[in-house]
Amino acid sequence: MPILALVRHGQSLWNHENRFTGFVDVPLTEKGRAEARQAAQSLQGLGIKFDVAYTSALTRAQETLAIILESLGQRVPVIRDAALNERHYGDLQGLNKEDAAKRWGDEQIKIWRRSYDVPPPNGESLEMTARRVLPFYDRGISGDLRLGKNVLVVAHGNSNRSLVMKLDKLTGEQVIGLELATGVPLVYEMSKECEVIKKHA
Ligand SMILES: O=C(O)[C@H](O)COP(=O)(O)O
Repeated sequence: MPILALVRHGQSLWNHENRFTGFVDVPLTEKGRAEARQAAQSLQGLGIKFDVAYTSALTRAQETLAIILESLGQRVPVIRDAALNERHYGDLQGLNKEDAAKRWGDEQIKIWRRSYDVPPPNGESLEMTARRVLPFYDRGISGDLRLGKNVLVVAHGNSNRSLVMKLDKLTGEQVIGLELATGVPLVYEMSKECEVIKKHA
């Protein structure tokens, strides 16, 4: 059965500094690189041999993917596409998350960060993010799964949340509670019809 493994990139500099990042291209920290190696160990433990990998146009995801593949000793074709980028955080990009909560209030910040359909000012909601991520999944990733390929996707908190929402069939209410840790693989066993058979988390 084909495998789909989703990984959020390891800790980035702005994760470490607690700043909204979105489309800003920041590097991994040393901790983020260690998380990528740890992700590879978990994948190794499951004995998965990947056939293809997908990542975003942003360095933190590309570097995490490169570390994972190198640690696994696997060389596969890599497809990089901005469709898998982090959600654009609009005017929040660059701001410290605690400072933003002081300015707009915890409740408003939570709505911008976790609701399905409320975009931050000049940014993307999760729904808007899903409108670029899911067609990309349908065009490319699911085609590979249907061919029986094992697929590794290394992307971002919110691009991966939109994929998990689809795969786990979560509602807009349920997705509010979905948090994805950096560098922790979510592994799905899929059918060739692209239905989830089993999830290892
Ligand atoms: O872009 C960011 O700031 C993070 O990668 C994801 O942030 P969030 O957890 O606030 O959605």
